[in-house]
Amino acid sequence: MHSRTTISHELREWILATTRAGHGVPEVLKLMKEHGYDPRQSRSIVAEVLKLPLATLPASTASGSPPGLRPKHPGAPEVRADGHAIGVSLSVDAPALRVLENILSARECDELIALARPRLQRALTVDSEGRQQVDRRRTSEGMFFTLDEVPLVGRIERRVAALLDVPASHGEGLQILHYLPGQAYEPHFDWFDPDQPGYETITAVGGQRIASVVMYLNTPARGGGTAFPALGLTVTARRGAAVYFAYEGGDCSSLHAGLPVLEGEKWIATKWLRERPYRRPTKA
Ligand SMILES: O=C(O)CCC(=O)C(=O)O
Ligand SMILES: [Fe+2]
Repeated sequence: MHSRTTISHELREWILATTRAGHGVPEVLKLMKEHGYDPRQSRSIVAEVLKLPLATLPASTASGSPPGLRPKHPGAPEVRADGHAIGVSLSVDAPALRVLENILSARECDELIALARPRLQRALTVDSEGRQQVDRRRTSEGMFFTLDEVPLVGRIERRVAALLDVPASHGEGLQILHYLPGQAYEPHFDWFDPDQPGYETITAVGGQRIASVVMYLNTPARGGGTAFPALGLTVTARRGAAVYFAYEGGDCSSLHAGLPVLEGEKWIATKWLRERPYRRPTKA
């Protein structure tokens, strides 16, 4: 339970009048900030007055540091990355999204699964204070590799870096997730909410996340696609393929979910990229 904010009659009327006059929600939030309102509280107030779900409102992108690096979106029909040919079979403009074919070979997929299997644990998420927590929205098991932990992981990191023109040092450790029938990952954003109290801690090293690459290590018999509800798009989980998408903090179009596996199992490797170097590579 969280307490409801009392909204004065004047403020309520001002928000309604301003939006009726054709000003967008971002502009209303900006004006409220200029008048000294706390951005987090403003979002809740505007959501309540306009009867909008809070998650659909843009998070304030105000941050102390200048924006960092942005990825280069792979172009169709094919990109060569570190000597490896990757097909681009579907492109979306907003958010920038690509379905990538053959980012991993069948053998690389099998090898990643074999390396990860003995190290699986119930997958965690980062809470609003920046702490790792068990999350009922995410019922899969997972593990992380450290940067360049084994030659295969290093090779994949170099491939993703070349593909998106973002140095491997901007990557978080490769995460492996394993879903069984019924397991899913409910709709969420991969960017960190600038209005959450833990934001500064989570982004102190590396800054904001800028893109995700979800690589499918097997083909579930049924279900397990990655859905983008704002686009009405579901990407089929197929071994060796991936979905890449890029975003800014607060970008609601990048909402996505791992749909429940209906039959068989699902294995993925996820690479999240940051706007600034996240870790120094452990090897030269
Ligand atoms: O399981 C999926 O398809 C999506 C995974 C995901 O959203 C993530 O790892 O952030
Ligand atoms: Fe995600």
